[in-house]
Amino acid sequence: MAKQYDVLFRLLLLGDSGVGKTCLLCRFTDNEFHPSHISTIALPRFWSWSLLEKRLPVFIRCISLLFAWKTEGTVQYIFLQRVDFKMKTLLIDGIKVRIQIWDTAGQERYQTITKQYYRRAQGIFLVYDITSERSFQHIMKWASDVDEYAPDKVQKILVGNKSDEVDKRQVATEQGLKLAKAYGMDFFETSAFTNHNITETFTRLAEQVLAANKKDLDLLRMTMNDEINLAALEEEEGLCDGAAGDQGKACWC
Ligand SMILES: Nc1nc2c(ncn2[C@@H]2O[C@H](COP(=O)(O)OP(=O)(O)OP(=O)(O)O)[C@@H](O)[C@H]2O)c(=O)[nH]1
Repeated sequence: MAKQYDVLFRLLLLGDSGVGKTCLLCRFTDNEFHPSHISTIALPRFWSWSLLEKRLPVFIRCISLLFAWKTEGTVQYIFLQRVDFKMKTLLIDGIKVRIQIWDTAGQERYQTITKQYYRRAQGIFLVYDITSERSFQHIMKWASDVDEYAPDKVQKILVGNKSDEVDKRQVATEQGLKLAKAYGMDFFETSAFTNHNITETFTRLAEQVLAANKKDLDLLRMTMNDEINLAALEEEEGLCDGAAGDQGKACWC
């Protein structure tokens, strides 16, 4: 049977609440756009919504009720916004690169939990909203957190989302370019709404991660063991590859 992929990389979406991280992810993997903003909730890294739901159905309901109460939301609110990660396979230089893209919660109150995800990331999207000067200012804070908690070799890319909102723009393209240059990052303005630059942005970061890990490629290449481990993980999390083998695994948008 042909191998489904050669290497697996973990990418992370970071940025303030509401900049469009979940929408970028859903657009890239499912070509969908969700107009309403339902904030992502973070769970500690060793948990997984799907695992909890499958293995501990009563427990997950209790947790959900607790979260609903804590966030002054409703039970439905909790059940709608669980996002863990989505997967997609790209072909780069003849190499099948499987990327596992983790969504994170932008809200301040989840930052302790979110930081638990940095350590295992090989690539990070630092996302701001071009209609929010504040979200742009906060990129410096996100970048310094990445420097502190992510591996030294982690690749970063700056993303100015909502480029379709021309009339509400607060951050000029030149400001984004300047900041990206200062941090030595590539820069893209995107729109999850119009699908502008989405594939380009995700592919670019995957290419950078691949280039940074070229030396270790043989180690990273999927071995028989990795195949078994991944299959076990996916089975554990109740995930199913689907016919194309390309779609999201543990994402409910
Ligand atoms: N016009 C426009 N709206 C967008 C775009 N991307 C996201 N939005 C809207 O922005 C809001 C927030 O999007 P989300 O993807 O939920 O934001 P998030 O960064 O995941 O937010 P948290 O989960 O709270 O961290 C939603 O109302 C989206 O519909 C875009 O490219 N253009």
